[in-house]
Amino acid sequence: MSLNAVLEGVTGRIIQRSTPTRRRYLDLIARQQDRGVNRPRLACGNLAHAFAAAGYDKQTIRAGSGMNIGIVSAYNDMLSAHQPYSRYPDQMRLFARELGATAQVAGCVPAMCDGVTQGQPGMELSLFSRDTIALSTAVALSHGMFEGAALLGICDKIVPGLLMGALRFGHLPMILVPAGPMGSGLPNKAKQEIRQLFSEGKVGREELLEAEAASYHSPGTCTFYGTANTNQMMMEVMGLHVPGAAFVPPNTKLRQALTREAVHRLVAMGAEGDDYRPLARCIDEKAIVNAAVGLLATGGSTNLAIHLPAIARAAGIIIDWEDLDRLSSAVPLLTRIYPNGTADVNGFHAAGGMGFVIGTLLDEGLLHDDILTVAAGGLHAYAGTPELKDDVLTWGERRVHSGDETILRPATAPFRADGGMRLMQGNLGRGIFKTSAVAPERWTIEAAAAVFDDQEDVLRAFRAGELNRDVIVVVRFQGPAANGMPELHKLTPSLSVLQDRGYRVALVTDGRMSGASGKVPAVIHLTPEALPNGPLAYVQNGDTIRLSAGDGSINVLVDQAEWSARIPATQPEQEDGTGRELFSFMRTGADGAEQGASAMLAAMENRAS
Ligand SMILES: O=C(O)[C@H](O)[C@@H](O)[C@H](O)[C@H](O)COP(=O)(O)O
Ligand code: SF4
Repeated sequence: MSLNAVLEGVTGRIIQRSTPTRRRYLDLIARQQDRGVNRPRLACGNLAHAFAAAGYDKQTIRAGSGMNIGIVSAYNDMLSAHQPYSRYPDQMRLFARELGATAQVAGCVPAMCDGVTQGQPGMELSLFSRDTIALSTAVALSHGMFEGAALLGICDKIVPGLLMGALRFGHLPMILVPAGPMGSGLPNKAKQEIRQLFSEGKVGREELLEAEAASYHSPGTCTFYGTANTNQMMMEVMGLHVPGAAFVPPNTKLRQALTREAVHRLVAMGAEGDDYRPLARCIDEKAIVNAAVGLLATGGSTNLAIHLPAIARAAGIIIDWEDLDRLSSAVPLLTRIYPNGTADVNGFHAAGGMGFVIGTLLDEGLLHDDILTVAAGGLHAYAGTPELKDDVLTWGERRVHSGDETILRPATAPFRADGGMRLMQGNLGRGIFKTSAVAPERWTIEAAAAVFDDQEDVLRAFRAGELNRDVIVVVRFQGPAANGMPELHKLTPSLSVLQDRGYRVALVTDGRMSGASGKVPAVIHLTPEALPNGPLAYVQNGDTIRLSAGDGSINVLVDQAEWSARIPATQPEQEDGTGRELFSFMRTGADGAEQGASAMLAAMENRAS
């Protein structure tokens, strides 16, 4: 099947737009390869410090006889998805030795759990923790001791941050090593229903805590299709995992075999061998487009509408929300995984998972099949599903049929002909609407605005019964510059209650929502943000707002003369504490959500221009 024309057009548009920055990036990577810091160029003192504690591997590292793998790990044992990483370095050292290579933990990076910080002050550090992870990844790899890198990370900001830092060392081969989802617990929909009852005061805290603990109950990634699992999907369609590694459960023989294969593939991709696969060539414009297609085809997290532009920029590639919107018109919606349905990623994996998604998209010319993947067999290898046969890792024949068409469908008979995300534009700016998580009859709403500067004030108004009407809840001063662009997912239960009471409800904000947010129409990431004088700063209580994902419009219906005479609202005094004050420089320097909301990248490019 030939490549889909829309895909071809958008890819061409990105390549053309990115030519100067991609050229600059590839020149830097070539210089790094030719004369960047590496083991042979290190002085004796540098080397001795690096292998002093290497024990069994000391002589091998000293001799420089095989690849020394730098492990960059986001392990911590509070974050359920990363808890399984605790023993990975020891295992990976053994797997590396099987091929005469070595592995050292080059550095660890922080990993915030957005579930723990959801609705808490810490959420104001969440987006900027991504750039902190990128900086920490660069610190780890800056030692020049490594000929390849294994990146251990899964959750929301961690995979984007690892890639943004690792891409600056794009002359090295790299691989993402996942750990897999926890087993299915209390279904996400049941958990959400108990949250709604709690928000109405109909159940108590103990009952709610019991439900939450039954939903999040053991090591592994949470099983809703949020940002973490969207990251895993993305690593598959970009060919940066061992094929099918995304959703195999942790602490299983198959999982260990996949980790072993990751180490062996990394060694095979080294510059010394005959199959050199540097990260800079694996992540090119086509791989970025594949990631966008995967995001739209699976109804992935809206957070990737911010992270994917940032990852692309770190590779010298410029994408925008128009690219996503154009692709959305051609990419069908193939999956129904919570919040876009009731199934979880375990049910999705059992129904055929990423292998089936990649296979059907390839069949319809909806993925670039000529990207450089970490698997030897190219992207077609990702249409298979890994299994152990007599303890040997194999990839069975690709599945031609979905194992459950309520969860997963072929591109020839999708749930929807268009993708799960829509660009919204109008006199309130540009934002994102996740269509896959909202019933189509709720895609268009016109109602009076109730304007808030803080999500807690929304909850107070809800509890006081002040929102029992058709209402568009505007929550502003939630952008990167204002307070670090937190997720406002804590509003979901209350807004869902209003919707279930029969009101027409929507959320409009310059902030973010969780990948787990759904059901209630929301236009998020509005750019330019309210601070200091974006359009949201001029909206007043009672203004009529009309938004429609049908035609991608969002407008406040106020007489132009009156609008022009208004002065912008000012941001309320911000609280310090919980470390928020440390990130002031990132708030000051961050650019817009559509560019990736990164002070780090903005400063890097300003210096380069
Ligand atoms: O984007 C995401 O996927 C979310 O940030 C997710 O990682 C976050 O942890 C949610 O808050 C979890 O969902 P609940 O808050 O509903 O448990
Ligand atoms: S998926 Fe979200 S809630 Fe679950 S461990 Fe990762 S960051 Fe935490």
